Amino acid sequence: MTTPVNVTVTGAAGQIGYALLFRIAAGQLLGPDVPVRLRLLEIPQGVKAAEGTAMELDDCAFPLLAGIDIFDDPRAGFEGANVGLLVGARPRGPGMERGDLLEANGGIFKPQGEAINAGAADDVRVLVVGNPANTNALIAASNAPDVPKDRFTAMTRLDHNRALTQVAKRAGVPVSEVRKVSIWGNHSATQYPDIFHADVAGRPGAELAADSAWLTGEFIPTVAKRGAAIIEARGASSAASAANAAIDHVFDWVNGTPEGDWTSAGIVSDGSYGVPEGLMASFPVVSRGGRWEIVQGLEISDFSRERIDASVAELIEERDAVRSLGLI
Ligand SMILES: NC(=O)C1=CN([C@@H]2O[C@H](COP(=O)(O)OP(=O)(O)OC[C@H]3O[C@@H](n4cnc5c(N)ncnc54)[C@H](O)[C@@H]3O)[C@@H](O)[C@H]2O)C=CC1
Ligand SMILES: O=C([O-])CC(=O)C(=O)O
Repeated sequence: MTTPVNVTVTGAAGQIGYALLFRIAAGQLLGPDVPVRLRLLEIPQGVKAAEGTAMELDDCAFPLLAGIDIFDDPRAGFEGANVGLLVGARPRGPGMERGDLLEANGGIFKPQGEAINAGAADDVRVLVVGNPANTNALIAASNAPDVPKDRFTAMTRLDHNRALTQVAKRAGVPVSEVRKVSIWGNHSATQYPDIFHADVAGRPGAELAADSAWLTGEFIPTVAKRGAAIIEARGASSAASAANAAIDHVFDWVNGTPEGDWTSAGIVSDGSYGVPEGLMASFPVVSRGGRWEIVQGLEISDFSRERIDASVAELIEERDAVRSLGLI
């Protein structure tokens, strides 16, 4: 058996954790031939529930699951981590905006970034799911100066997947026929889901986008406010769909995105498309050779520019807020 890959999951006892861990152990995160060792990180109050989840994982007898360890100390939890899924955070309740959560969550991601810096494996790849995901990822990356910045990412794959389905429904085609949708900016209500470059069963997404009442009145708000709509309906934030998106993100990062398509991820900006360098922003991306690359050369209309800029402005505000709190 090949050496197992160490996967650290924070917030392991939470609702996303419960939807995520079984899929990781089943081989869906890295591939059907890759053994994994789970390292569950919780706060002390969460450890008992994490132990319960670990018992259930044992009871599944997953052939690829090489072991489970549980920690309440980030330094120990990230020791040797090849993949870090930073899920643990305080979820948004009804009526709360993500901005309210900046300060509370900022304190979690600084020590976790430091712990990754101190002890993670050289090839560590980090996905931040916990909200506000982009800025939490920026905090973690900023506190891990010895780890290349491109190993830190924030999850906008759920937004991407939401956009794919909304387009498929509108066009009346299977979701598998929708390609090249893009999420720009922040994982928040300001995000810009862009279909102008999409391929919808062989037809240009711009044809659908030409119906501006649908585009601005339905599509964009449905995708951008889906998180709040799920909270409203379920009384709890998205969990299984978020876990699914985390699986998709890491799988593609490690194994590559399919030819002829791209996906979306929050990554550190290199200045492409006028997004300030160093900001953790969502872009259309492909994965090649285990690295994300921003899709270049897309024509950005005035309509798109305005929306990208608005979401980027929010990211700048969040960055400045955490900077003034001394978190980055
Ligand atoms: N980026 C995205 O697309 C999405 C992000 N989210 C976010 O994911 C996060 C987790 O959501 P849920 O699992 O539903 O929340 P939850 O409240 O069910 O679970 C969070 C878990 O994190 C643990 N935790 C808190 N602080 C921790 C720390 N410092 N270290 C380790 N564990 C810690 C808690 O004890 C709890 O078990 C929330 O911030 C939520 O807003 C949710 C859906 C989509
Ligand atoms: O809105 C939330 O707090 C949960 C979330 O990020 C989403 O479902 O997109």
